[in-house]
Amino acid sequence: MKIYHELSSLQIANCTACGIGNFDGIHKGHQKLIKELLRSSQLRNIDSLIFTFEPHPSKVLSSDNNVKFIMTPNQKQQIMKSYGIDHFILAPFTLEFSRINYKDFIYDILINKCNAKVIVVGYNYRFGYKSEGTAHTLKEICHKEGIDTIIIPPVKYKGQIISSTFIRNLIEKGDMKSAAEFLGRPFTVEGFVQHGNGIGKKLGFPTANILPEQELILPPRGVYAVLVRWKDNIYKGVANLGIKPTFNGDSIWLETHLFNFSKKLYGEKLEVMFIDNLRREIKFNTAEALAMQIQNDFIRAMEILKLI
Ligand SMILES: Cc1cc2nc3c(=O)[nH]c(=O)nc-3n(C[C@H](O)[C@H](O)[C@H](O)COP(=O)(O)O)c2cc1C
Ligand SMILES: Nc1ncnc2c1ncn2[C@@H]1O[C@H](COP(=O)(O)OP(=O)(O)OP(=O)(O)O)[C@@H](O)[C@H]1O
Repeated sequence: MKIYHELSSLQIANCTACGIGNFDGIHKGHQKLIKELLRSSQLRNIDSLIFTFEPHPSKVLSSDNNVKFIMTPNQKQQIMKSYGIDHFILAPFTLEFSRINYKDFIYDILINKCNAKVIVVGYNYRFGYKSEGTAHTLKEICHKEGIDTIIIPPVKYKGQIISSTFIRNLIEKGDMKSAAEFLGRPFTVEGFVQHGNGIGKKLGFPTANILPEQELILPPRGVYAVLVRWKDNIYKGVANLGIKPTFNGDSIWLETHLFNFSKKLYGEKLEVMFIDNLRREIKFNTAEALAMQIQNDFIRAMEILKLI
């Protein structure tokens, strides 16, 4: 997969089928769009291209400068690569870019620079200055230019239209089971294992500690049954996402205990997948009381993960 971070020198030689959007979370609605994009590019023997924006437009356009996302740009890139996308464009999104008229976006960027012969968007896609471009106007212009437009009808799950916004709310509420159902994969935090204070090891439950990236949306502080990917293997475990109030911590760590595992993980990259929530984080009066509760957490997490 070729990755592009700027548009000024962009000129794709091969004809392409282009999918456009933010794709935060690459949920089941996005997956349907990507499937259609790949199908159509294979059918016509042209390249597949995903056109997205970096940073996410809401970071530039929203007055809230604390916007959070379901996945990091790195996670998004890895998943697009695994789907076999040929070109992945991360257009630098600035205020100036946001003022591009929707017609200029179609002609200058999609047709001229991306060499689009097919454009795939969702039913509700809006683009260009003041979101004046719609899936319908895109189809009209493309028709005149001999370019095919595929508009994906709303993908629903349990009667609900799937969207990144809806899934962000599920994660914020700690409903990790539903989040995984809407995403089509568990919500995942990745990072490199750092040294903790060594208290866990003393209490009999060593943990691999990760500092989640600032821009990631996080579920409430609490204990979760998790699966952990390390070097292409999957392990079962239980994780605490929180500040460790029992020990007067302040920053938010994701601390995972892997079952039946004794290797050193310092410096290693882990992907922690949230399967289900067990309880909220509590301030215990003693370390022993915490250790007793953690034994119960282990048993409950093992029960949940037994079914997986
Ligand atoms: C399953 C599990 C549940 C936890 N629950 C809590 C909790 O409710 N309250 C708390 O203060 N810390 C909780 N922790 C965090 C522990 O306090 C922390 O892992 C321990 O202090 C070790 O930290 P260290 O790795 O920095 O030594 C939990 C950890 C695990 C693995
Ligand atoms: N449920 C869905 N069904 C069909 N198409 C969808 C669905 N959700 C998103 N899309 C399409 O996928 C592309 C990328 O979507 P985008 O990430 O911009 O929107 P979103 O998932 O609705 O996010 P948000 O909730 O942040 O607006 C767009 O073309 C969009 O129309």
